Amino acid sequence: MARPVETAWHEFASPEELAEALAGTVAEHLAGAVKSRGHATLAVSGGSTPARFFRALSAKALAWDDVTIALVDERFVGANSERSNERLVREKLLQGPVANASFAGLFSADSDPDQAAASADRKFAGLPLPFDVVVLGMGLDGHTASFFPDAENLDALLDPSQTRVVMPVTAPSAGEPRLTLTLPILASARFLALHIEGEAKRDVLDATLSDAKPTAPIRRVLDAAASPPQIYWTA
Ligand SMILES: O=C(O)[C@H](O)[C@@H](O)[C@H](O)[C@H](O)COP(=O)(O)O
Repeated sequence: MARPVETAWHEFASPEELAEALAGTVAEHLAGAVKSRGHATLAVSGGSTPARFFRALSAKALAWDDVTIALVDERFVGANSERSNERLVREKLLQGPVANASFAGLFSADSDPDQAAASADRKFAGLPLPFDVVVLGMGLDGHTASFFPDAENLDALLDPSQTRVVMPVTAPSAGEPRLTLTLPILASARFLALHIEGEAKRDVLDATLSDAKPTAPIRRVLDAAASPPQIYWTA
């Protein structure tokens, strides 16, 4: 019987209220990390959901020059592409005082996905792990990060004993090739949040959380979480 994962549910009346609340909590965790360890690390997801949260977080006052912001995953496209998560983070989050934060991206030009993943793996190995904060999104297929259910190497991506920090992903449903942090890196976060919006995503999450034999990648991550996952949801 799968262990029913303990999660904390945070529901909001609007995307704006959720964004402000999540930004405030994330800022508190980052400030606490800087105070106790002199540095803080944050990994964020891309896609269409997090823009409001990024804008709200970019308004928070803290020692951003002691913070490293990394991507949870990336589409294998250049940073000028409309599809780029790096572009999204640079345009919506690395603004104002947050421009002083360090940024750790995943894409590198002049390389194929395997080479780019190996390069990012070396770069990320130099980061102080675990991440203080990881903010995940979720697709309607139950994927999170780039753990797409049809990924060729899904077992390796979700392997709790995986020693790679960054891996390439090829999945027919993903569109372009992807680069992603692996399950142990995401699950070990000191503060793990899942930010989803809409009834359809809530229903998908509810179904996988009550699944006696869970298969959805998001459930595998939540089950492996070192701290109780915090679900942030609004209709
Ligand atoms: O690169 C990405 O797209 C994200 O990192 C991915 O994991 C995202 O969180 C989900 O696909 C949800 O995306 P939406 O927010 O667009 O629904």
